[in-house]
Amino acid sequence: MALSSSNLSKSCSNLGEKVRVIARIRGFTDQELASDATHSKSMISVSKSGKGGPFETVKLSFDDQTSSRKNEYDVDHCYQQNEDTADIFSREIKPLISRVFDGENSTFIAFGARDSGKTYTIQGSEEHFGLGMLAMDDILKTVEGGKHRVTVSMYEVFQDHIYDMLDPRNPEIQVPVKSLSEFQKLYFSDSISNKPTKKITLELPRKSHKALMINILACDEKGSSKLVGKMNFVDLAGYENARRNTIDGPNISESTRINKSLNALVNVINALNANESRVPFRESKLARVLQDSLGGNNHISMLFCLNPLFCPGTVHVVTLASRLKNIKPAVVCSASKKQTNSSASISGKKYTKPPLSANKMDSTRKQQTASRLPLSANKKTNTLVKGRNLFGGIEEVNGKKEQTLTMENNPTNIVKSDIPDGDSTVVHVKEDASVKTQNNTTEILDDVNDDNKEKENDCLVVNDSQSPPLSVKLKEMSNYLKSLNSSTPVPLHDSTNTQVCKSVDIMEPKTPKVTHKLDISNSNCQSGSFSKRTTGLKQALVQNYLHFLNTATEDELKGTSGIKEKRASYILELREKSPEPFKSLDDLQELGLSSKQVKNMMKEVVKDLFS
Ligand SMILES: Nc1ncnc2c1ncn2[C@@H]1O[C@H](COP(=O)(O)OP(=O)(O)OP(=O)(O)O)[C@@H](O)[C@H]1O
Repeated sequence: MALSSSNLSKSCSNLGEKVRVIARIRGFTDQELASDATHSKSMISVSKSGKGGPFETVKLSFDDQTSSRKNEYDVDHCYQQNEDTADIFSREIKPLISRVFDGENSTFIAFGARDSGKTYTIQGSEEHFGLGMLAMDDILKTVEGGKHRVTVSMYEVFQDHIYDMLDPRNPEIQVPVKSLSEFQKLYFSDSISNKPTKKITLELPRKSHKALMINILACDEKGSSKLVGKMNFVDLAGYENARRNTIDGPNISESTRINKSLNALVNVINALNANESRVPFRESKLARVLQDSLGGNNHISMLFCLNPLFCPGTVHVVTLASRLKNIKPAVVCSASKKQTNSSASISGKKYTKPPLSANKMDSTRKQQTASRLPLSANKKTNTLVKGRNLFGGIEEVNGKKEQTLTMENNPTNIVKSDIPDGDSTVVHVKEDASVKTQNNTTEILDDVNDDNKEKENDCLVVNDSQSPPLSVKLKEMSNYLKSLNSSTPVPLHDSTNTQVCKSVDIMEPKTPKVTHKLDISNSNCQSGSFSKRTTGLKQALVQNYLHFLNTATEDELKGTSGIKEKRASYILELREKSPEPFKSLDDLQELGLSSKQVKNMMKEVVKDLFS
């Protein structure tokens, strides 16, 4: 059953895929077995080819006579009813443990409809250990007598708030774990297992995402320790059919909220798998907590848990898995990426894996490396958040608790739902219909089978790579400014050109730091048309405005269009974390402004100048 670590990594990363897509069809419960409904047969069929090898392909289909679903759905691997959690552990988790000791983080996320076996797989019970327990057992055996120690954090994301499950009153708890029995006590304590499996409760368990973070720390002779790597196990709230109001499930608005939060996370995973240069971390609280484990070479597995009997969410879950599996990593510059990615999202279409070419792997690696850069360096994935740093922020150094990781090197900052929302928090797609239709990561969540389609559940993430015209304009401006600076003119990027760009600079234009002294007469505007010349003026205005945001006092900020008290104080907070948080207009989106709002704000600024 065990697959070697090298085989496992081959099966994921050789094909440029960052996310391993696994399914599990859960066993029947005693109740199901007792009822006649099952006939002891799962409704999902699994067919495999290239069994066990790194290029194994697995297809799922429904044995559903009543609805004529003939589709096949691809996954990397599917665990069937006769396989237990220990099989999943030895194939999926065990090979990763040594990599965590080598400094990589790994994340295992269970996604599925209600009662599909997520908790059973991740946490398990005291009788049937889940992956968390099995991993801890293995890790503790590895660290025994060595120079490492293990701590755990457990947290819950409920209604967009994050709670520390080990002690909700304290900002952060990391508990050292010395033995499996100690961990077992902690992991199955009443406050953590709120499922009504053992006692009959009148209260429904709350629907939330729950996560276990196992941290491996290296200790030195002086007794100080340093984080080496971590393993995350996430048990997501069950995907709900928001249209169906059931007695035993959450109400419609709660279902919608849960699904929205699931969608936001899936969009992040989807963007990572597609190698998007922009990943919508900002839209998902959970993704933010996990952010430092999701980029670069860190390993992500998505386990899609499936009910063996037909349940309304199963088709949606399988569809989602298959789409994630078939995402073609983007390896080209933004203009062409737009096409590649939107094609990857078209419902029901199948995509073949990209051929293994040296060039492709190189650029994939380049992008992965970029996503590992500190936030300040990788502006595009910059997530500026307000609030305490719950996990990973405090580390014991020389026996003292110190805030060692800052925004610069640790994006794992947790927001207690108070990103400034005074004026408008999240970039809602409704504001800009064009974005909605272009957004492939939104589409990926739609159920092709229609029965689960929820209007209210449309994902609200703006995928920045599908950027609205403003960012294209900014790129043009930036390139133009470069041409003002250098003797070799840089051509304006043609947004309609879909050819692969050679220059990384064109993909990620860097805003010059120096404020430009414009000499229009000397500019490279050969045609001399007024509109071309004003491009430079526009950029100068933008630079001045950004400089203002980076330096103005609170009162000055408050007196500016589009900035009220809440936003002004948030700007000051951002400036405390980074001396120059606004380097381009794109950064204004961190203030909760859509690109359209940024544009309107700039218009107001110009108006103010002439009023
Ligand atoms: N592989 C399995 N074999 C046997 N029983 C299972 C298996 N997986 C899950 N079950 C049983 O199915 C039921 C639902 O499982 P579980 O609570 O893990 O679902 P869930 O997806 O976490 O549900 P929710 O979305 O409500 O949190 C439980 O009674 C559990 O014991």
